[in-house]
Amino acid sequence: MPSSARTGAAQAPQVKEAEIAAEQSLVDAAHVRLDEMREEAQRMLQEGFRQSQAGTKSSLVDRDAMVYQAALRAQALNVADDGLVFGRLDLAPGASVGPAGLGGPASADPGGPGGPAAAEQHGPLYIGRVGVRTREHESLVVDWRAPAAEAFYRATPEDPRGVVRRRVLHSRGHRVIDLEDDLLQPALVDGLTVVGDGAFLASLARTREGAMRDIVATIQREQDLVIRAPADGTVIVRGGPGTGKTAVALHRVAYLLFRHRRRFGGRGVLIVGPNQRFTAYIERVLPSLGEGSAALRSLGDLLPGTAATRHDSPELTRIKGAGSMARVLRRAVTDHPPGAPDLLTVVHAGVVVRLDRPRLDKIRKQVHQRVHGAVNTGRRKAADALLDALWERFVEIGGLVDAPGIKRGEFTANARDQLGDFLTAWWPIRTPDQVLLSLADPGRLGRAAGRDLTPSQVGRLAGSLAHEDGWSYQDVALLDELDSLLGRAPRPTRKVREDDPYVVDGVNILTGEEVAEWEPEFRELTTSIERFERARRVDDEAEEATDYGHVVVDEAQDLSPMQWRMLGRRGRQATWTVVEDPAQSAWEDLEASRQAMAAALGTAGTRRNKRPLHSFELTTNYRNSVEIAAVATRVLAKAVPDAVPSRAVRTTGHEAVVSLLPDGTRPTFLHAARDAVIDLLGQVEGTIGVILPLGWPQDPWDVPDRVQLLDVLDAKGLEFDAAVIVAPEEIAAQSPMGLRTLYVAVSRATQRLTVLTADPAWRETLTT
Ligand SMILES: Nc1ncnc2c1ncn2[C@@H]1O[C@H](COP(=O)(O)OP(=O)(O)OP(=O)(O)O)[C@@H](O)[C@H]1O
Repeated sequence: MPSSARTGAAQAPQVKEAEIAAEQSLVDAAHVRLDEMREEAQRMLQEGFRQSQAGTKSSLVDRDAMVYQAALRAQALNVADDGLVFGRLDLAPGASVGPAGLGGPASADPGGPGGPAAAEQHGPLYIGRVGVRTREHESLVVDWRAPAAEAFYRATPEDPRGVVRRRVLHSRGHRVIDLEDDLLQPALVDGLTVVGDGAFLASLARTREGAMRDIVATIQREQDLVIRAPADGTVIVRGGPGTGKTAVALHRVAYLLFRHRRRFGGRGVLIVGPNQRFTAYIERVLPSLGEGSAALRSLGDLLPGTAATRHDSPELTRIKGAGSMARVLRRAVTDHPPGAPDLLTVVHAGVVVRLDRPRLDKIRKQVHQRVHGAVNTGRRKAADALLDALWERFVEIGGLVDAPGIKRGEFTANARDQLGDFLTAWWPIRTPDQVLLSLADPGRLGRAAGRDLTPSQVGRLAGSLAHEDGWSYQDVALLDELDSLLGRAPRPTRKVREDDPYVVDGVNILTGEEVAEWEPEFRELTTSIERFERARRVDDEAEEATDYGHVVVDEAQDLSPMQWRMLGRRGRQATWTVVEDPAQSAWEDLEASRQAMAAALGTAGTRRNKRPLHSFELTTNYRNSVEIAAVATRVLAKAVPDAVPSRAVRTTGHEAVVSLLPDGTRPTFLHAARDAVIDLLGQVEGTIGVILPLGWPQDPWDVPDRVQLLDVLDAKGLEFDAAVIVAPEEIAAQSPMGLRTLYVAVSRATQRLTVLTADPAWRETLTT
């Protein structure tokens, strides 16, 4: 909570117990009502489905509206049971709450349970994960996202917003176990008991179980400003490690979906994190807030059917991530495909007409100019262009004289019949993988490279495409670019025109499909429940939405220009929330990345079409202990000398351990790391991360599951109770951004940090 008068530590234990018991009865009542509301929502759902069976004329519309609302409601009520009610506000006599200190506007959420409190509040206001109303529709608990709850996060002694006492209820399951009060207007405290023992700080010190939790009960004022920032344009959030950027971005999604369900629920919200470990780490947060509909993806699995399995070396990352790769790939797509024939021959009325490679290349170029972005469906245009060129050639070589009386229509029909096999080889339907792998041929890549890659870069890139196994994170952005250049493979047309000239003997020579047996497989999605269902099926590749209403980008400082292009394609009309810490950036050319980001976000345009930009800075580090933050600050001073470190708030009394090893060999490091882990297993109850330089073997150790071995790029955004950093000297030297990467590594731990180095100078740097 924001700074405020905190009193009452000297209260007798019975006073607190009595207060807890009083709050417990409200919490119990809220749970009873929540269960009833869940049952009501289920009943509504069933009723909607029953009506859909009824077969009356209006049943589809009725079913649609009813089931859609009920499904939304059931989903929203499915919040974590832990801490259903977590806050209470006691107001000054006559005061009311809302964004401007008065009663807030009605909730914009059509199906949202509970909604905001009435404009005039009598008695205390309870804040919870979801709004709960009595059977008589009186507000029992206000949803934390409703305007009336804003004061809970924003009131300060300087600006109390009518609040006298703010109380945080800490629960385990349905049971209230602790209370913590803040007094905002001590002069008005009349009759209110004040208890508290710094439970917020205690909550920060809790053991980490390996998955991120929501922070809904303890959102801080500076964080709340971001969460409730305007829904238009772009919100950019910057802050050091552990300042809650990820937590805030996720709570903002829950807020936007609650307040603007129609706008964002329909088009969908996409959340993108750096890697799969990270998405697994944060995946429980939104469901615990009753939001299951946002799509959560890592940069490695944004393209359906593709999954990155590795990081590239810094050098290859630089080559593949540069924006100029977009031009290289465009040339690759328009180049003569591998195995495409060099000569087209047709015979008509005894006249042989040939198109040779230079002529064919010219036609290919012209067709590409016309089918930009839809190469795979451009075969019909390619066929038309070839037929035109054949006719021109026929005329040119005197065909009309050799075979007098020939009409163009006859010629074309005959030539078309001879085109089939040539066409499929000359204008093949290709996948992004095929095109990218074709660039393992240095000659082909060299042609595509133009002046965008140096000969040595061509060698490096072709070599890596030829030899590396599986796709890297940067490869996925290249594949996605190719996907957008190639477009979809042609789909069967729903109605086959019998006179389609490209249907020859029941086969469409453009697609190779047998026309006679075509059954249109897809149908229109007509009802909003079907759209709702589709939005929920985020794993369904075929149905995946590609243009979202809102896009959240986490760890944005690391994105290459090619990755920004990939994201930009998913949010052409979107509003955005971008969170980043430039001091943690692994991407070297920050300026190029900034420009690519502005293009993706639509903030780069002229003044007229520029979208609004709201920037925020978070300044308090809630993750690291003061002792660990001190080490991180020393690394930061080396990495980004003019950066201002964030402020840690919690001391543990445990200084970081920096051990100097006798030699710098890997066996020595790994041996020492194992010893450190054994020590730490006895010191912390939760997770331990062993963070290695890039490219070190990560063979599993015989240790409990709560110990994770990972390389430094996979550690992005994660946190552990204890961390062991192996060979900071190597992490720092691995790339020009190595110091910033090391800053990421040393800022992962909440309680204990052990650093193992063989370099006395590094020991000095980290300890003084
Ligand atoms: N208001 C809060 N109340 C309780 N815990 C909080 C609060 N804000 C942040 N935290 C906790 O602090 C930790 C760090 O938060 P988070 O991971 O969102 O930080 P970050 O800024 O994204 O860090 P990084 O830049 O290292 O990725 C998390 O455990 C989060 O739950």
